[in-house]
Amino acid sequence: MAQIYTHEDVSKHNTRDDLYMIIDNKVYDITKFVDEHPGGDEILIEEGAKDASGPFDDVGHSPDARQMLVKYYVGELDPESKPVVVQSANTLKTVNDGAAGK
Ligand code: HEM
Repeated sequence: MAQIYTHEDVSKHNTRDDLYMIIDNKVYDITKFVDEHPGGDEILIEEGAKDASGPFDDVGHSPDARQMLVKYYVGELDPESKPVVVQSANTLKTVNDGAAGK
C-alpha cells in the first residue's frame, strides 16, 4: 500500500532542506533535487509544498524530466483532502525582509 498524504501533510515540507511537491496526484520528496534542477532552485521552493502540476506542465518539461520524478516518489495524494494556503520558504523570506526594514 502506498503512503497517503493530505495537502496539509505536504504543506509542512516547505523549505530547501525538506521540500515536497505534488504533481498529478502523486507526492514527491524533492529535497535532494533542489540543487540539481536545470530550471533553478528558487522556482522549486516557490512551487513546492503544494500541487505544482499546472506550473510543471506549463513549462513543457521533457519526457526525461517526467521520468526523473520516479526517483523522488514517496506516495499518493489523499483524493479527499483540500488544498491549504502554503507559505513557501521564499514567501517567508520576503515577509521577514519587509519587517526588518521597518
Ligand atoms: C520535481 C519536479 C521537477 C523536475 C524533475 C524538473 C526537471 C526539469 C528538467 C530535467 C529540466 C530541463 C529541461 C527538460 O528536460 O524539460 C527542467 C527545466 C525547467 N524547469 Fe523543471 N522540473 C521540476 C519542476 C519544475 C517546476 C514545478 C517548475 C515551475 C514552473 C519548473 C520550471 C522549470 C523551468 C522554468 C525550466 C527551464 C529552464 C531553462 O531551460 O532555462 N520545474 N526541469
